[in-house]
Amino acid sequence: MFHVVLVEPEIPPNTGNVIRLCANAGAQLHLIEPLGFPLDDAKMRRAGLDYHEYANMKVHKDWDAFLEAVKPDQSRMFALTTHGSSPFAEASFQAGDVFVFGPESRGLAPAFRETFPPAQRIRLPMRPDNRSLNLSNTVAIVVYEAWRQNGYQGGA
Ligand SMILES: C[S@@+](CC[C@H](N)C(=O)[O-])C[C@H]1O[C@@H](n2cnc3c(N)ncnc32)[C@H](O)[C@@H]1O
Repeated sequence: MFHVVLVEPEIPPNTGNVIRLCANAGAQLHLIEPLGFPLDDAKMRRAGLDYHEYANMKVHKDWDAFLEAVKPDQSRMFALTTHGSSPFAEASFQAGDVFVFGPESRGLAPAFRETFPPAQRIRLPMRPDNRSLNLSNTVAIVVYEAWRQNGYQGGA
């Protein structure tokens, strides 16, 4: 099972999309507080999520609480960032990998993303002069590529 980590997400429909994506693919979703919205926000409800789709979601009060709860293998943690130096096309993923995504307005903070070795800072290709992809689109691309590489076995 892959882990999807949204650091301080700000926009309810994006998180709603990611909740549904992770439920469909069988990935474990982690939200790192502070969140930019209450989880029972009407905009979340409008995303039409069913109760069971929340089952794979955990909320952590901060990054350290996430590390303490999950105890991830640091060598299998990947920061998704427009400042990444590792091309997505060359990435090879395996079960248990952790994918970390930044807040919509500002991305992952420089000091935080630099705690990841360069080979674990991944950038998705974009045409020149474009700033970034949508957060939930980025999560979908990464989760389905990781799942594809692993033969769609079990859950993503
Ligand atoms: C809307 S973007 C953040 C924009 C922010 N100005 C930046 O440059 O990081 C939200 C998150 O989506 C992911 N993301 C968006 N485009 C990406 C790309 N081309 N490569 C890797 N991650 C991307 C990153 O995790 C990013 O923190």
